[in-house]
Amino acid sequence: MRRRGGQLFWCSLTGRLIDPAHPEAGSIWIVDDIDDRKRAEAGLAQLMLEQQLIFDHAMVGIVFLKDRRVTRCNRAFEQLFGYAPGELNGLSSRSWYLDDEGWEQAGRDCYAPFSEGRAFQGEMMLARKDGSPVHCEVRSKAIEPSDLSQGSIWITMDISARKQAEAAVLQAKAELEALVQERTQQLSQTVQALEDKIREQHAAEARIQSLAHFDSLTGLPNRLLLKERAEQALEIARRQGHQLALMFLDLDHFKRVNDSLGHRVGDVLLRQLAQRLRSALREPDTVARLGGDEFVMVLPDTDAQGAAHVARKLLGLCAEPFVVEQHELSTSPSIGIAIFPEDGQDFDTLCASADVAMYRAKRDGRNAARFFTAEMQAQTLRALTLENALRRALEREQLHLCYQPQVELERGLITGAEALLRWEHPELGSVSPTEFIPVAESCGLILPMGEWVIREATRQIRQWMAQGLGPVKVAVNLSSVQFRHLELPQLIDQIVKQAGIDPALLELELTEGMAMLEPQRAIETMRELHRRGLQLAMDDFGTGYSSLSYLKKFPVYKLKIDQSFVRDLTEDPEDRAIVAAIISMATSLGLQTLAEGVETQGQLDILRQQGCREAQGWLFGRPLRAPDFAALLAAQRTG
Ligand SMILES: Nc1nc2c(ncn2[C@@H]2O[C@@H]3COP(=O)(O)O[C@H]4[C@@H](O)[C@H](n5cnc6c(=O)[nH]c(N)nc65)O[C@@H]4COP(=O)(O)O[C@H]3[C@H]2O)c(=O)[nH]1
Repeated sequence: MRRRGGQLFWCSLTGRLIDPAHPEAGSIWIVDDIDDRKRAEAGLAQLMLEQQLIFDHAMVGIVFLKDRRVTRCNRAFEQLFGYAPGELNGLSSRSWYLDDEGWEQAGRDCYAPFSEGRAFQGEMMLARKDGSPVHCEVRSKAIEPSDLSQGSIWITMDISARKQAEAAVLQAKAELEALVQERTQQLSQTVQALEDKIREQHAAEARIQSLAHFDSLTGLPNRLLLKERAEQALEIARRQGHQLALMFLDLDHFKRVNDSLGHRVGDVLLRQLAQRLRSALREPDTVARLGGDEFVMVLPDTDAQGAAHVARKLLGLCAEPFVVEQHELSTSPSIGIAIFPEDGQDFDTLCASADVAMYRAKRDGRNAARFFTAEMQAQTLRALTLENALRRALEREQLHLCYQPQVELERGLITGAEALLRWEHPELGSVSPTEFIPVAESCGLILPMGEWVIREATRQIRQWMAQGLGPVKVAVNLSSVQFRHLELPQLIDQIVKQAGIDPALLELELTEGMAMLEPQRAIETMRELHRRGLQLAMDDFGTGYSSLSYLKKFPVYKLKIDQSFVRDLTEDPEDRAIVAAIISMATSLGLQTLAEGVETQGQLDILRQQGCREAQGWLFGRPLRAPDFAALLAAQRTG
């Protein structure tokens, strides 16, 4: 319709004939302006259309249920669960649940929110038409909370991908955590291993340090640490103008303990001794073990009086017997004392002084302490001078051998000679072997020197043979250092072979002391020498302490009766008895005898009477130069 102003509007027209029998009677029209209603309807239709569009094209599945059956659902819902368009209409919602239990549970879960007008919201595993599970998020609400029979609307979203992504993230996180944990563990293991290694290294270093500085048997400082500490103490003494005492202590006859009771007992004894020494000294003092039974003590700030006091204390402590296993051992020490600065300015000199003093203590009967003295100093100086001169003696041909005749008493014939070493030094003059042999022994020169003696003696034997003086037996002295040298038998064998002489012409003299030091080893060496055809004689017999049982085992063929018994033979009945005893014992053991140092006819008469086989001494001849001895031999041959 059009209004007067031309504006169109909707209206409702109701017209009726006033009298249907008489249409000409006119009609009646009711015009109702419905423009507003029409507009509202159009708005509603538009809304409906829009909603339908949303419904149809929503990305989520939407379903209306009534009595849990589908009244309407959109395409997305059907696609979500794999149904054809319209296929779900009228179907029970059970269709998209995995099982009855899940379906019923969902019904129970949404009842309370529905009736309270709230939305039910949750995630659940639902089923597609083909039975495959699909993870969904659902939101639902009752259409009319006060009347649940009007049904409900459900909005359903497939969240499988999200869930998978979440699961993947979770798994990645778990894997990452596991990896981190594993790495952390590996790291802590590595750290632990490193720490262990460092600890081990520290322990090893400490052990090396301890090995380098401490004696493993007693735990006392060793020579190295002693030197360090002594030098520190000396430095302080020097700065403060104090004295310092350095002591050497050595057990008398310790070797016997080792030899007779074994090293184990010896070791325990040394450990106990170390403890006693330690307990006797003050904190700043150092007790060290140099090896064997040699101990050194450094007493800072100590004068001679203090040192004497300590030495007395140590002697007293060592006098107490040591109990080792079932043995009660008595020992005695010899102590040498050197005082800084009088007896030495540095550690080495002080050690040397204390060492000399200790040897003096031993020489003076052991179990004693001795201070280093000026006289010892002179001796040490002399020893040093000799040592230096001796080093050149061989190459400068200052050595020669003298030969002292050995006479067979029955026939009065010279049967051999003892070769005695002589040293003529241009400045020092003629030095006695009793003085230079110990020096040569202490500095090792005795080995080349002893070898030279044997070469020279064998060369001489050979020469005398060549000169037609017949086979002459020559005895050479062996030093204990030579005797202990492992290659001695081979060396002598080789020398004898080179000289081309009968080995029986070379007689080797060993002292009783040498043989008894290590009897078992001595027996082996002697046997070795004996096997090679060399003759062995026991020198200075009677001065040592040979056990008869050993004597039987030593392959010696001759005993040389020491000149100390011969000297007073005519006056001293005891010496006579001793010599008689030696001769009769030797005879019964099948050994020959030779008396040394025979100077008088009286001595000779007694020896003859006692049945001594041979003699040597000034009575028959002093040690002679080789040509003089050869002349003696020649005279004997012609005479
Ligand atoms: N009072 C007195 N003495 C007599 C008499 N007859 C000989 N003597 C001396 O007594 C020593 C005997 O030698 P020894 O006991 O083997 O004692 C030797 C020996 O132990 C050692 N010696 C000498 N030459 C050598 C050697 O070549 N090598 C080794 N290792 N030691 C040697 O030096 C020691 C001393 O030798 P020497 O001074 O030559 O002294 C020699 C000899 O000269 C005598 O009637 N009266």
